Amino acid sequence: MSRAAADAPIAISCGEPAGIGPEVAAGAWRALGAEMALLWIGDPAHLPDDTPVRVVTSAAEAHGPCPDALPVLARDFGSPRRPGVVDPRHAQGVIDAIREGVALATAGRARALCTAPINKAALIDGADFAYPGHTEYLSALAGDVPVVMMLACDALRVVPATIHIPLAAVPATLTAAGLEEVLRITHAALIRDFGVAQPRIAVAGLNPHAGEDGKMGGEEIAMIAPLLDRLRGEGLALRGPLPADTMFHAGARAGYDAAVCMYHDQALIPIKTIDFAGGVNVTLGLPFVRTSPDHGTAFDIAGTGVAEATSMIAALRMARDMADARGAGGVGPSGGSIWEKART
Ligand SMILES: NC(=O)C1=CN([C@@H]2O[C@H](COP(=O)(O)OP(=O)(O)OC[C@H]3O[C@@H](n4cnc5c(N)ncnc54)[C@H](O)[C@@H]3O)[C@@H](O)[C@H]2O)C=CC1
Ligand SMILES: NCC(=O)COP(=O)(O)O
Repeated sequence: MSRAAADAPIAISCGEPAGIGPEVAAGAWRALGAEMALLWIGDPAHLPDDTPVRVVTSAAEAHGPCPDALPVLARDFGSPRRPGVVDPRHAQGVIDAIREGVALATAGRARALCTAPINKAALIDGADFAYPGHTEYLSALAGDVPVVMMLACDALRVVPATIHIPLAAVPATLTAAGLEEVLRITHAALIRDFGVAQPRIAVAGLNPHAGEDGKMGGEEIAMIAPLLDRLRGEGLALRGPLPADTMFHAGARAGYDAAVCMYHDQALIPIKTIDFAGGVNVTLGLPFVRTSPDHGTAFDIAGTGVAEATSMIAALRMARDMADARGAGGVGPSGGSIWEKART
């Protein structure tokens, strides 16, 4: 893993062409093109018609801000974009753009990777994609390193301990070893990437009322509480297992830096409710920085011009701040996280 120059671009993989990815990438470039270097990887014909493009052949040509045109590593996907309508012929190009972004970030030719949303079903149908999402694919590309999904906004960071699996599979999938790995990766990333010197992590229970002393489920007593006790013995600041229904109001949020939840919706419903427009999806544990908007492909509005680029903009800013933090050895860009600053 090589470190990128401070003026190297943040690579943006195109995501699903039929979705809003090309539109929010173009919108984010309009907002940020003068303040940071960006490099979009995809078929330039899929960008909105009014997007000025500068085709480059390498990331080296995209150093420094480019406010006049969006630098593009151009790839020919073979057919036009039809908003809202998936073309299976695009699937391999979408996957390749992610892989190229990872290669650039790993080689230090890009500062970070910001991925536009993919449609998982489209990639499975069109190219036998073997992963349920970016998170698992990026882990594989990085050499099967253990990774954790985090969604973050100014008011909240959440981590689902299990991700894209059926709800019925959650109890059997949750293990002490798996949860311990999630907690350790989250703790380390809060220090390294977010400038939180002494992370405080709240941990949700699995069952209603965190099991109500075993009357409403046993996972808290059998597995979660003993694990948290052991890790507290090592000095980790952990609270829980907490009833999930009362841990996300403003007063509760002030007491922790991240909430580790037991399943996808337990984590993502609160953050997308609090700040859908500004939420960012981050993969923790990778050797390079990866962020993404919190939303999906939004086929229902693709091509209509109403897609908001706010989450993509937040994702690019967070990628830059995380790259800065890693460059500074884990101290946040201004000596502290935006959450710490917001509390003071
Ligand atoms: N990082 C990624 O690659 C992600 C991909 N997805 C994928 O996206 C597809 C669609 O998922 P959904 O659950 O429908 O969620 P979605 O986020 O695509 O859409 C949910 C609702 O929010 C609206 N919306 C989303 N982004 C918006 C924006 N930027 N501005 C204005 N309105 C916006 C949509 O119009 C829709 O009504 C699925 O295939 C899913 O797997 C979902 C989340 C993240
Ligand atoms: N629900 C979050 C989501 O689908 C994003 O997944 P990933 O593609 O970032 O792994």
